[in-house]
Amino acid sequence: MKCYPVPRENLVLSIDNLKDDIPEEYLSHKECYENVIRKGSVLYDIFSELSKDRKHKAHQAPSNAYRISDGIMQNVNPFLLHFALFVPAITNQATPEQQAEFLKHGFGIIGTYAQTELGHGTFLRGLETTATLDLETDEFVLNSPTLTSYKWWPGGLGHTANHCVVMAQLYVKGKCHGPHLFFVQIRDIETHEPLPGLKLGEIGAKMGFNTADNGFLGFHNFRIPRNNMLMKNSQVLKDGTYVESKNEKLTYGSMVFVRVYLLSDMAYMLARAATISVRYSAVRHQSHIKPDEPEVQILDFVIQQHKLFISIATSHAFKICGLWLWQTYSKVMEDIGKGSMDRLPELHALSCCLKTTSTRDAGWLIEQCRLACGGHGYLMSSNLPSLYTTATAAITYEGESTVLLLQTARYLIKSWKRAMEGESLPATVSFLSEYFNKRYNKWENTPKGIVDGLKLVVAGVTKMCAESIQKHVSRGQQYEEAWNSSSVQLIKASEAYSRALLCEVFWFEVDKVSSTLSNNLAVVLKQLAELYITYWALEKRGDLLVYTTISKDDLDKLQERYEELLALIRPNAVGLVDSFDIRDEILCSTLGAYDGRVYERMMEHALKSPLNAETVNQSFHKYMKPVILKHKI
Ligand SMILES: CCCCCCCC/C=C\CCCC(=O)SCCNC(=O)CCNC(=O)[C@H](O)C(C)(C)COP(=O)(O)OP(=O)(O)OC[C@H]1O[C@@H](n2cnc3c(N)ncnc32)[C@H](O)[C@@H]1OP(=O)(O)O
Ligand SMILES: Cc1cc2nc3c(=O)[nH]c(=O)nc-3n(C[C@H](O)[C@H](O)[C@H](O)COP(=O)(O)OP(=O)(O)OC[C@H]3O[C@@H](n4cnc5c(N)ncnc54)[C@H](O)[C@@H]3O)c2cc1C
Repeated sequence: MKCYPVPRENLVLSIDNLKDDIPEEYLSHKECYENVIRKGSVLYDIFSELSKDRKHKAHQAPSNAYRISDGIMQNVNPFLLHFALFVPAITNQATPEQQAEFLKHGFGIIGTYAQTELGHGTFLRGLETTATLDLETDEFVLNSPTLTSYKWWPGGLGHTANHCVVMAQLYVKGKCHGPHLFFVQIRDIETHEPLPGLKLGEIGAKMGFNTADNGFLGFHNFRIPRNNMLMKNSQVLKDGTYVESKNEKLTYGSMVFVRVYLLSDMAYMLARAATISVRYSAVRHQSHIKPDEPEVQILDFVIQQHKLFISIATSHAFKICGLWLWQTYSKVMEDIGKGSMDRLPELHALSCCLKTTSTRDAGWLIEQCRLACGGHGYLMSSNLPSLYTTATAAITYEGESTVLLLQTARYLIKSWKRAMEGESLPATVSFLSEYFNKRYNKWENTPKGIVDGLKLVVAGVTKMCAESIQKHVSRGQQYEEAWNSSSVQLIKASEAYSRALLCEVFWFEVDKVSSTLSNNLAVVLKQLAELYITYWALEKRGDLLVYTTISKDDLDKLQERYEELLALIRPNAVGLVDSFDIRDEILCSTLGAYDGRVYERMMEHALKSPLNAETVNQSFHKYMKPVILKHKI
């Protein structure tokens, strides 16, 4: 599979004016933005040069190219949405002719993806922005009829982008055809002034992502050519004829692309957090294990290994599953290109639950890495706080986690019903048929046995959900009400499904390639995969006891094996995070630098605080001194 060539790190890292004299945390909100635009423009220029010989190709395989900029800028790049959604939306949803037209300026325009509104983010069919066809002028008229219809959140929308892809309700001859995508210029290319009929701005400070330039946009009778509706899947002809899409959900395709991508993205975020916390844990000496011996590396505490090694394993799990999901995505896109939509529901279900689990896990695991570094993990200079706020945003954006898990649950329930009717199911849910036909094995304390057990949990919980819905319906609730009444269990079914998928794909992909690896590498990768699977078997022991034939004795043996794996991985822990090969300039962490000079780097960084420019701050004389002298006895 062709991966997008990562811009040569050395080239990017050799550029002097990408380095900051003053750490970003000491800049104002406005200075932060201006500084990140300065650096982002340099990178945008490099990226454009690197891509000059390449046409905008739809959907490049997950790479961490843009995360290089993330690291160098130590925050989110306001140009990110141009690459993450604006260009993919056009290449995924516009005709070839439209792509040539809209992207004719290449990197001469900066775009974003404007879908979410102040009043709606999840329920897309409730979006209020309208695009009404004017037959006489062959134009669409865009309007924001209410305050809640203002676009709100799109990255780069506030002050960076001059174009966007807008999701709006399509109206033709008085009839609403639902959400569709439109290519819209929003600022003058030369002056960057907002075009007449638009209200533009940024939405203010956030928990993180403070350089992403998330903005708002309101339309007032704003006109665009009819041809600016992205018309690959559905069309509006000059005479006002509306041609339906083969599947109206194809309009949501750009979101599926990013959800698929996020699995690999979270692998990289976790790799950074694991690198920082494991290296720091090898440098930090604190407390004794044997009273009569020197203070130990905190990495020698087994509980520290328990906190951190799961992050190393999870990063590999997400990387491997991310490539598997990308291959599935590419195959489904190829099928759609040939007119077959059969696997779209499966892709939607997989991308929803795996995006949710990977972003949630990245969040709590990065937090766990931070906490494992004690007070120094709380310093901005460790870079763990920024990694946390950047990663956890993904739990919400591109589809809020609860909502996406309920989408996967829809697919599980439908698959369960098909299993009951004896229909054959796709491989990713065929275990439901085996469970329904009582074709499953006795518990085995092996990675494959655990995977089979986790699948039994999915089947058992899915069956329980179907029965719960049926129970509520039989008591008089409508199906939708019964669905809502059963939603706690439905979320559990999707979470279990996602975990079983991650364990299965991780184990079998590693097992599949291990014969091609050197023995040492195969051994270590298998240890990581077994650690991951055993960790989650122990975490989900309650469900396994309910839905499988696992015994207390089996669990005791699993606990023992888990602790053996921690000990086996310990000698390779630093080597494993070094193999993520994340350079100091991208890691941006006083705790995680390759040379281990933690304390010297912490002090160097502290002295950069503007407060340390003088020994006595002016506020002493201005405010403190009068009060102290007044109350001095
Ligand atoms: C280079 C890459 C970089 C990666 C990193 C990028 C970082 C960038 C930083 C920030 C970017 C953030 C961008 C955004 O946040 S963009 C906005 C994201 N918003 C959302 O995700 C909205 C979530 N809501 C939805 O997707 C939908 O509203 C919905 C929840 C799915 C419900 O849709 P709808 O109400 O229309 O549909 P139903 O629930 O009634 O379901 C009807 C059937 O349709 C099927 N369906 C739904 N969606 C899809 C889909 N996407 N694909 C295929 N099929 C779909 C659904 O399963 C139902 O089928 P069924 O058979 O069950 O009837
Ligand atoms: C950092 C960041 C960057 C973003 N970038 C972009 C961007 O570039 N472009 C863009 O268009 N958008 C962007 N977004 C917006 C993002 O996509 C939305 O925030 C997200 O889709 C959730 O919508 P919402 O915020 O309106 O929450 P709502 O949809 O109002 O949901 C709020 C809560 O209600 C509950 N809920 C909602 N619906 C259901 C349901 N059906 N069942 C059960 N519970 C439910 C959930 O608990 C949910 O968390 C960004 C958001 C963030 C945080």
